[in-house]
Amino acid sequence: MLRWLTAGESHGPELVAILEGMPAGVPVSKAGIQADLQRRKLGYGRGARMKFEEDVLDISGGIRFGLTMGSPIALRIGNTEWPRWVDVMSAEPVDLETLPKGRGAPLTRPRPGHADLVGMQKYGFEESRNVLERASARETAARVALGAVARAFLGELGIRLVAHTLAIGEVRVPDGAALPTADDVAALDADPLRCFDATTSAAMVARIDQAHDSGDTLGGVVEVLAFGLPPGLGSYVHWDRRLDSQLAGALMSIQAIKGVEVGDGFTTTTRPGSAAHDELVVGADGITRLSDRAGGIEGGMSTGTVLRVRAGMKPIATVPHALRTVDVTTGAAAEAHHQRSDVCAVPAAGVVAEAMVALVLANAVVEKFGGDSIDETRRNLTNYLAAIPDALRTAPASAAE
Ligand SMILES: Cc1cc2nc3c(=O)[nH]c(=O)nc-3n(C[C@H](O)[C@H](O)[C@H](O)COP(=O)(O)O)c2cc1C
Ligand SMILES: C=C(O[C@@H]1CC(C(=O)O)=C[C@@H](OP(=O)(O)O)[C@H]1O)C(=O)O
Repeated sequence: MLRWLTAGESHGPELVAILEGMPAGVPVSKAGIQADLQRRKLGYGRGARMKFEEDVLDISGGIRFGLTMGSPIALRIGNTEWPRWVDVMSAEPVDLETLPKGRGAPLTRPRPGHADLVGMQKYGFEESRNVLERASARETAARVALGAVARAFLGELGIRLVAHTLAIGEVRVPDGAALPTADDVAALDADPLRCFDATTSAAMVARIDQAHDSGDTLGGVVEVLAFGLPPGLGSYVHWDRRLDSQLAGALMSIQAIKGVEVGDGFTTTTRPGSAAHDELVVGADGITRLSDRAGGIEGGMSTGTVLRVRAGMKPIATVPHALRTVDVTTGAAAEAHHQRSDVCAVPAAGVVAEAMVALVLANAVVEKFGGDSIDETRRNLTNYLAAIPDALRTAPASAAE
């Protein structure tokens, strides 16, 4: 089993991430993790902080000479904002009177849609600084760093992932548009919205400009595709072993994700059964599915075809055109606190979603194939595939996959 934990606050000194259970011998480079951290900062519509904050990565354990050692992998990502927050986020007690007026002021006007109000109620805080520091999606940098390690592991087994943007607000990639493959990651990263359809991408940029000008924010939908999976990851035998339930939980755990679809998801619910499933036929190379409506999962298990999952993100809660709230010190009606924020963070959420899917898939691979070294995992995978009887064998996925 893979286990992972993150710690650290948005304006604290650093984020910390630990990944336990990764087999030995997986090539992992600092540059590779750093590149994924850089991808998470991309995307039209993000706020000023993405421009001036660097993700300063340190590897504290688990990797030697570019290879995992089988021991827990410990990563640290420094917040370059830290020098400005040393006093406000001090671990030692400070005299509150001495804090700077802006950054150090109590946050007593909770933002609707953020964790502020319920976090204060739940943890007994009188203002929301302690809440937003950890609720903040700054934490997703730690997840992306862990996801980079998971992706390196999966890559060694021929499993590759890509995420892309399907919708920003009501601007959506048309049905039937070409899907990216894992070879298109660089092209997607070069697009301002990480959208594979150039015309839709341009319309998305215009929509974000419009939202920015009117002091508003936007959400959207991202899709993650995974290629090269073997059949049989996950299981139908118990609710928490279903791959779809693990993917849904992982994607839903990303800040602001409010819906997850597997394959055609909710669209499937509108179809009759005769047009909802992927029929099986026998070809020269084995059994083939005639369509891919299920998104590569049946009965909580990977089918061996392309995995396709979507995550829907709500609009950013820190709306410049401030929303109505209550000042919890006075009880008076007020405008929600707003300093700076993203207008739209959907492309970044796609990179985070890719990392979460990679972690879930890596865990499922470790669970099914085990192995203390990547060579052992690979051997076990190869033997498993070779042992599937010819009558049950599915045709290999096409070259593009
Ligand atoms: C990559 C990313 C960036 C985000 N940036 C912001 C932001 O700048 N301002 C904001 O209010 N919320 C932002 N969010 C969303 C909040 O973190 C999220 O709404 C909040 O933690 C409450 O959680 P919930 O929306 O899941 O209920 C971002 C989310 C992600 C995934
Ligand atoms: C820092 C990141 O995202 C932050 C996520 C976030 C939120 O409320 O989730 C709010 C903003 O932080 P701040 O209020 O300090 O500008 C974003 O910049 C990041 O992604 O690295």
